[in-house]
Amino acid sequence: MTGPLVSIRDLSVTYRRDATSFSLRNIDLDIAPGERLAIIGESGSGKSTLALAVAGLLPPTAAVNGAILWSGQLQLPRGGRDIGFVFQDASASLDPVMAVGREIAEVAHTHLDQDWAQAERRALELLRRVKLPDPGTVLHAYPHQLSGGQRQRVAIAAAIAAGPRLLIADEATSALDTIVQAEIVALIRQLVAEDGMALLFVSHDIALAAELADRIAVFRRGEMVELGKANAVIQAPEHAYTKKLLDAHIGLDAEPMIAPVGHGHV
Ligand SMILES: Nc1ncnc2c1ncn2[C@@H]1O[C@H](COP(=O)(O)OP(=O)(O)OP(=O)(O)O)[C@@H](O)[C@H]1O
Ligand code: NI
Repeated sequence: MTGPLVSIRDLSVTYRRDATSFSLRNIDLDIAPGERLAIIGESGSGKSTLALAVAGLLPPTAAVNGAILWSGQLQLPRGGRDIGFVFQDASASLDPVMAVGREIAEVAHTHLDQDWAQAERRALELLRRVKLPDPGTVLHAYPHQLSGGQRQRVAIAAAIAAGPRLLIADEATSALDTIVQAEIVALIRQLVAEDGMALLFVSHDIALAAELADRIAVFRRGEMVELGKANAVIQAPEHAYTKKLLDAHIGLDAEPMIAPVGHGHV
């Protein structure tokens, strides 16, 4: 392989120009082609800010310093084409008055220059790939007719419709119950492997991240405090904060009766 797919260099972000606190501070991070990288950290640590920055989706009012290089060039990736993005809430990314087949077909039509018949065939094939039952019917369904897990499968199909080289999933499974969450994680793993996509998986759940990722980056208050192979970070964390995240998680698994309240997203 040639160089990294994405190189993040000395990246700092604040949402208000007069702000003294940074949402991201001096981040250096590479994403290799085909790599699965998880970003973990508690609420407000800057995970989504990083994901949005990589996708070029930060609000224009944000002050961004440093560089994000795409395939070694300073040129911006084409949203939807080079990068697919899946958010926590599929209802926010899917148009409520558009049939889901059309929603997916539109991505192929726009970015792959396919005519509508081709794009619709691609949509059908993608609905199969994300393992929706009866894809021929789902093609004509509207988002509100689907379950949360099914909507998230549709959102994933739309995100990968143009064959991006990077898939970003920001808490893509956090709103789902545990069983559906595991199914979606397995699906994401399969899709990135089949298509050779790199994955940026944002989660506050360190165990889920470890299941899916080659490497884990731990964020705390806008800084990256640890970066390493998933196994190493889980088995021999270097930073006290990572140990704390692990302890909180292991404590929860081992002693469900005395699980601390407030664990997880607030
Ligand atoms: N649009 C925004 N305008 C102003 N401040 C923001 C905005 N988005 C995020 N922030 C602030 O930037 C910091 C990092 O937020 P970010 O959403 O990146 O954290 P996160 O790790 O994704 O948290 P969560 O797990 O809750 O999603 C927080 O202090 C947050 O309040
Ligand atoms: Ni977030």
